[in-house]
Amino acid sequence: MGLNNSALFAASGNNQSMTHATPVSVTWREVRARLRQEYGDLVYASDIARLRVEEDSAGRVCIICPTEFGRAWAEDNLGSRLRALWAAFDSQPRDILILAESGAGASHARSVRAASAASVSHAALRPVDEPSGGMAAAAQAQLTLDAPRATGGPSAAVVRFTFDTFMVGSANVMAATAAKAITNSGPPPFNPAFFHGDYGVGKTHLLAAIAHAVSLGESKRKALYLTAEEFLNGFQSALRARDVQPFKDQVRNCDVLLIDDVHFIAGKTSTENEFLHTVAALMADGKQVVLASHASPDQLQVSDPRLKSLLRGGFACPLHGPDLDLRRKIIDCKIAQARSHCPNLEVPEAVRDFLAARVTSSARELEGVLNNVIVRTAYLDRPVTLETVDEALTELPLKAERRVSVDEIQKTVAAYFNLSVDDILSKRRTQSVVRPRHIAMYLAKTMTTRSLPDIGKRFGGRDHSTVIHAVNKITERLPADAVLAEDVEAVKRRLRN
Ligand SMILES: Nc1ncnc2c1ncn2[C@@H]1O[C@H](COP(=O)(O)OP(=O)(O)OP(=O)(O)O)[C@@H](O)[C@H]1O
Repeated sequence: MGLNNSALFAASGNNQSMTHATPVSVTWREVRARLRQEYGDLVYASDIARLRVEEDSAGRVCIICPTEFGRAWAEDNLGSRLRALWAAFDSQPRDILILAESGAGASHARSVRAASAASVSHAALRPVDEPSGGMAAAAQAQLTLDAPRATGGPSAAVVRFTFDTFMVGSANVMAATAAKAITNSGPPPFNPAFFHGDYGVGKTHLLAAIAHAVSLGESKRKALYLTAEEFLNGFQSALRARDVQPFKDQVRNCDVLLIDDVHFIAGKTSTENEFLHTVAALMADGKQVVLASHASPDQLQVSDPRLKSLLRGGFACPLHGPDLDLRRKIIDCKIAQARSHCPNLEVPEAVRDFLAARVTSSARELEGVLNNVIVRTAYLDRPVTLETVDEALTELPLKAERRVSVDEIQKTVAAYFNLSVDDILSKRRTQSVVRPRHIAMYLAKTMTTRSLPDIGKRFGGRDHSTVIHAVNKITERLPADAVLAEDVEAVKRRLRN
């Protein structure tokens, strides 16, 4: 029935079975997230979310659409962008086929599916690369496929998302500290723990790190990581089979349940109800529940007031977009990781600084650019230079790359708070003006490459120490002040669109 979950996290010194190719499910997650950003939530929910990815025996990537109509739509509307993104995010070149589950192309889609179902039996013995690939895929196998029980010993786990590879800065220090506290074997320090933040800020990474650390801990607790989509699919298959008990048993048979992308469940009444009971039952048993979502518990559009209140009663912890310092740390970390498959990779300091200053929105975006640079250089024996980075940036248009000016920041902040730009620049010291002014200075520092004196000059000729004071004030308050965090995120969103 189920896979041995703890085996999925077990580490071993045996690296024989390490694979260096990026698992297709991992690349698909990145590509899908990017398509979502570019096409918007509506198109994503109606047309992209239902696409599945599989790898055929020849190593080709098969994007499988539910219908022939969907296939034609995807080929025409997504085809070239999807292939370009795939090439940018994957560590190796691959052919991409867009196929239909039914109608023309169905036989190929079915044979791909048969091949991948056959390979499920190895899931627990294969290296686990990361949750969205290994863990999530295995968890899905647990819930929806009749996967044989793992028979071998612990797998050689190649885990990319751990605390060691999670870089900490002011944007996420509270989240990282809370996540580590959860891994201690005592009673849950806060329940449920709810991590929220924008796309690509590290929520999945953190959940996976918790799952990994829990499973390696001496108390041998069992962690189960699921995306909300997997929870929903598992529950709906159980409903269709008219037997929900095995689903309940599987989901509740763990010490730490981690559910990612909880916003996916919000508003789906029967799944919300099952989710509520699952979380409540685990909490009543003293088990830890960890959730992640784009929206905070207050913003989450759940329809069941009991669920809302349960979520609000836990510990909500925001993760913010990385500032310059953190982006630089993440770049160094990703380069060190990339050396495991490109041992000769050298990235000059100037290039690292340039990337950190230029790619400002999220760690995912940074990683995407870096992968693109690596494909253009290391695999072709070319050195990494500012020119190759520029080439990569030209081909991978980043949303956040759109240069934001201090002037735009001032206008957007003023409009958001119903003030005028003159108010922001004025010497007025009332709270209703000081806070927006500080936010504007903070954003000018973190979203542009202007120096502190330059920013001060553009804010009504203020001294650079005033800007430092404002930036520090916002940075210090962000982790604990949810309203402030929401305001900052809302302004950033407006600036990016
Ligand atoms: N603090 C960090 N240190 C190192 N890597 C990070 C950090 N934050 C994010 N990343 C990397 O950025 C990428 C995206 O992170 P992740 O998938 O965890 O984001 P997310 O918040 O779950 O995004 P989404 O909401 O879109 O699913 C991953 O490769 C992750 O390792």
